[in-house]
Amino acid sequence: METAGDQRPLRVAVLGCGSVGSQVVRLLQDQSGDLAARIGAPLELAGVAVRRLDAAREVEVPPGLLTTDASGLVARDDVDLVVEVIGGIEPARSLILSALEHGCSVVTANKALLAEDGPTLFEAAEKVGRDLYYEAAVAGAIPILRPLRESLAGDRVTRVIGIVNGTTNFILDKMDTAGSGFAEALEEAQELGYAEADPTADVEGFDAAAKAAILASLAFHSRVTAADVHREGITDVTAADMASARAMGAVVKLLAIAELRPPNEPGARRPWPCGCTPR
Ligand SMILES: NC(=O)C1=CN([C@@H]2O[C@H](COP(=O)(O)OP(=O)(O)OC[C@H]3O[C@@H](n4cnc5c(N)ncnc54)[C@H](OP(=O)(O)O)[C@@H]3O)[C@@H](O)[C@H]2O)C=CC1
Ligand SMILES: N[C@@H](CC=O)C(=O)O
Repeated sequence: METAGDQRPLRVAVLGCGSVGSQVVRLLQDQSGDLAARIGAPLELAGVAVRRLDAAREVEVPPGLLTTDASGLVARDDVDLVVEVIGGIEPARSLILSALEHGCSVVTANKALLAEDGPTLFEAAEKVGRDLYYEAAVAGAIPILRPLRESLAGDRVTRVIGIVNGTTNFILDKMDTAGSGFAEALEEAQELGYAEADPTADVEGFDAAAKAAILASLAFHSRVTAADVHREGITDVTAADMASARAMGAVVKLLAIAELRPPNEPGARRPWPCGCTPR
């Protein structure tokens, strides 16, 4: 009987080895047997691109696999799958496009990029017949994007609402339940790896806005970018606001709210252009 070990390995390049990338590398190493059995072929780490070769890492990367040449890594012909966890717009976008052009499928957690320029990436993937997956971009551990895209494809979704940013949720909770100050709670969230490289993205609501744009695009088969989303952060929330909310039996939360409006109402979106549907 043929086993996963007999199959040609699937070679994975990981771009970025920070909070998320280090755990991707760890899972690829620690769970290689289980993953091979589930996928039907062994997953092999082909390389890990970083900015600084000498930085301390949460995972031990096998010698010779760390590189600062991300563009060279995605262009190699022994790479099948690229996992982009660098973040930000560039060089992430160019690297993803290059990976697709070189015949790789791509997995990315980059909500900022997807919310700014998702269609370019979806079109590129469509053109070369490769996969582009991004489940971790919104509500990391909760499967929400694929169910919206696939399970609910035949339904009319009119509203999506939720807490989508862990950093602000952590800060608000600490301020409310432990009386922590904003700065102290933010520092703790950064230490725990919840925050973005620039935590302004979290506390000023940019991250939640990007996630709202991705959710709205999928839920409403529309094309919503982060710039379309009304955004408010939590930097002006005070202990007095917390106390007022508590007195009313409420808590303060940063929410992402996306609502479908009737087509002629101001702010209503046009349908997604042909060939650009979010996948
Ligand atoms: N943190 C989280 O909980 C979550 C994050 N995300 C998303 O995942 C992505 C990664 O986030 P996170 O892991 O927190 O980010 P980090 O800042 O912790 O890690 C970024 C990594 O990218 C590397 N890097 C930066 N620039 C380059 C470059 N030009 N070439 C090669 N490597 C580069 C860095 O290298 P070096 O280490 O050498 O500096 C680092 O290893 C982002 O898109 C983020 O929004 C999604 C869900 C959850
Ligand atoms: N910075 C983000 C990380 C996950 O998307 C958050 O706090 O939710």
